[in-house]
Amino acid sequence: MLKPLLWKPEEGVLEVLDQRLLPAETRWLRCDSASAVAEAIAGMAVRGAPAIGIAAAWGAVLAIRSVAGQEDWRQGFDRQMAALGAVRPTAVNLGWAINRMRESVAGVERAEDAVSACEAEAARIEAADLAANRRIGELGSRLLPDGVTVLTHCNTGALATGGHGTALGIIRSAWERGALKGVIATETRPWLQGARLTSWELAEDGIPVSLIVDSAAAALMAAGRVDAVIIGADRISRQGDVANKIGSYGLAVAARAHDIPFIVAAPSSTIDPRLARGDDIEIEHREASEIWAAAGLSRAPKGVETLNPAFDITPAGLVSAIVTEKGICSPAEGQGMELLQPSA
Ligand SMILES: CSC[C@H]1O[C@H](OP(=O)(O)O)[C@H](O)[C@@H]1O
Repeated sequence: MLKPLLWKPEEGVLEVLDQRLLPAETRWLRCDSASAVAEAIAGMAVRGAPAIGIAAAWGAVLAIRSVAGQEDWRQGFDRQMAALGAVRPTAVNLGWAINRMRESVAGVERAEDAVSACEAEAARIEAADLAANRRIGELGSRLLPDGVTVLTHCNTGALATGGHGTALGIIRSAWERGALKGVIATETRPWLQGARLTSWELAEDGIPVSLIVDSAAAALMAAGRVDAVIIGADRISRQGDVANKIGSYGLAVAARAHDIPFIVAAPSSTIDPRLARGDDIEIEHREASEIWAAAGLSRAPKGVETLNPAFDITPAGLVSAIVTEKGICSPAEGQGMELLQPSA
């Protein structure tokens, strides 16, 4: 199975499959420090909410290893965790993983015990994500009728997670069940996660996939070519508002206009129990150069401003279902909302 992160304990490095170069080139970065992991996340060598959390967890192991011989190891660890947790604001999984790693050493006195505790916690986080994805795939694929064509946005596959994927996990499980006719993948400008990553992942698995420009999605829905829209998530509020890759909200509006199910797939670690409403989610804005690269320019022409929000918010009323490893709820119908509450 494709895995974007490989922990090498004997070498003391986290190997990161550099997704900025896929599918043209397969290159692995060797991250030997928490700051190197932070740089890989900030630069999107590793991306995807769950994968970011898993990378941060192994980054925390590198951090604790780097300070284990110091008297003030806990302060050193905390400083590195603060820096690592600040690199991308929207995906909740980053902060969630950092908190889990901090908690794993909270009651530990000796530094060497803290190293063991961190390594065990990072391994648990990674294994739990893969198990969650498989359960999401199993639960979510049952929502789909036989012969379904699914439209998906961005990349939510093995490259964005601990393996199998979230929305792509449902797609893979539906394909394994013989229920899937094919997939329509949006290119997902400007970073092209769909064109470069999703189409490649699905083709590698022999799953029929057609790539479209983002702006073709609504027309294909109007033409009856789409039976369901399935996307991932970066942060979900208690009422079911969903932060996800820019363009998700437009897909939800078009899906509602054509009475097409709009399904969100995410592990429960993507739910932010502190968040009542999606409006309070910080949206990451990225460099203008990401947009202008398609025009062969490294910056905007004189007199032209650029807006490059990397995420948007889909209100709960447009979300037909949220599929997690713990179950399914329907924010649009107000059903199963206990799944999104802190006690879930
Ligand atoms: C498995 S959810 C992945 C989620 O993360 C992506 O964002 P990015 O590629 O910028 O990290 C996108 O929002 C996906 O839905």
